[in-house]
Amino acid sequence: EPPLLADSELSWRQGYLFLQRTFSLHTAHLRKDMENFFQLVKNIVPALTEKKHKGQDGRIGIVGGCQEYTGAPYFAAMSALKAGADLSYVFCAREAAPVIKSYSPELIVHPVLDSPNAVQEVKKWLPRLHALVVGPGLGRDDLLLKNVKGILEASKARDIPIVIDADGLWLIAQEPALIQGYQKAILTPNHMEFSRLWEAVVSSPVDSSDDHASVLRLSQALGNVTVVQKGEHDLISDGQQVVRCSQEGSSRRCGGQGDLLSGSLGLMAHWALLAGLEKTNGTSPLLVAAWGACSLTRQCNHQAFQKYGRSTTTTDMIAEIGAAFSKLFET
Ligand SMILES: NC(=O)C1=CN([C@@H]2O[C@H](COP(=O)(O)OP(=O)(O)OC[C@H]3O[C@@H](n4cnc5c(N)ncnc54)[C@H](O)[C@@H]3O)[C@@H](O)[C@H]2O)[C@@H](O)CC1
Ligand SMILES: Nc1ncnc2c1ncn2[C@@H]1O[C@H](COP(=O)(O)OP(=O)(O)OP(=O)(O)O)[C@@H](O)[C@H]1O
Ligand SMILES: [Mg+2]
Repeated sequence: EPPLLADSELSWRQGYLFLQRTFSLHTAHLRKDMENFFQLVKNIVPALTEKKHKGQDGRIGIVGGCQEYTGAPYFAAMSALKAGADLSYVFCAREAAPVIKSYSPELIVHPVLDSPNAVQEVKKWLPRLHALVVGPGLGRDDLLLKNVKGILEASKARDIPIVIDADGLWLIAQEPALIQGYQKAILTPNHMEFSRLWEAVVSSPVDSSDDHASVLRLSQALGNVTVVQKGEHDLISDGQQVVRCSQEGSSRRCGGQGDLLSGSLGLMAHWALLAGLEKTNGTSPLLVAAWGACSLTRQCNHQAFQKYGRSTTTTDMIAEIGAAFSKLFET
């Protein structure tokens, strides 16, 4: 039947053209997104001038570091400094402090996290801190987690931006109310941490075929806190929109890359909130900060991998922060 054949051929062609157009519109849209976000991150980066005093470009606190884990808080604190913070503090368990101090003379280390008056001790420093990163190398000891709960409450009362990562996310999965609805919170779960949070706050099973919808839903379920779902592509949502960071990284997955992300994000969250909606053209400042830190981490991974291939470690990536930052964000 010739007419029928012609019809089906026509609809096949139309379908093909439609798909082709949609696909290229979609990639054009993504490309535009990328360009926009590069510009927005550039807008929030503070200018280097001769008029500033020490501390003005960022004083960042890391809450983490215990007997088992000393690398993670070091990576996070160092990444904040290398991305441009003026001062980086670590609040850790007593035993971890000498170890972290001996990695670097550049960090200020407070061995307070397992002391009976831990919350009081950290509270004294909160007025000086611009942002807090809670969780890298924290471990899951009950006493430490109880103290961190108190630190979270005190930081929220002061309206301090808080990045929650690693074992900080373990705590949030036990008690989501701790962060529920706090508008200056950013959560940075890896694959496993995302599933734990999902199980804690969403009753239905996770739809693995639609990552965009999942990250949006998790953010909404937590009262629109910003969520960064790390993976092959990083997906970031504030409960209203989802943006994707696909900056080229590498196939090297050594431990500690997430710490580079959370440390630099603490700093960028401060910068973005300080710059405000005017500089981000109305886009949520925390979304811009998260996109910036994800791109930076992935670019560091890319550059280090070019040099060291399979032997790339997080220390190599941290050494690339300066060059990666300039390449991506310096005008
Ligand atoms: N040098 C250090 O001190 C380091 C310490 N770290 C600390 O180690 C503690 C535990 O962190 P973890 O990240 O291991 O947390 P989890 O205990 O939640 O474990 C995550 C596990 O999931 C697995 N995984 C990751 N992606 C996956 C995927 N797509 N599919 C299936 N499995 C996947 C990983 O192999 C990992 O063992 C934290 O305190 C963290 O900060 C890490 O940051 C790494 C570096
Ligand atoms: N498959 C992947 N391809 C490219 N980049 C990835 C991939 N998976 C993760 N990343 C990047 O690596 C960084 C850290 O993510 P990852 O999932 O390794 O975190 P993590 O497990 O918390 O790390 P850590 O060992 O520090 O705890 C993120 O910036 C993410 O973009
Ligand atoms: Mg991690």
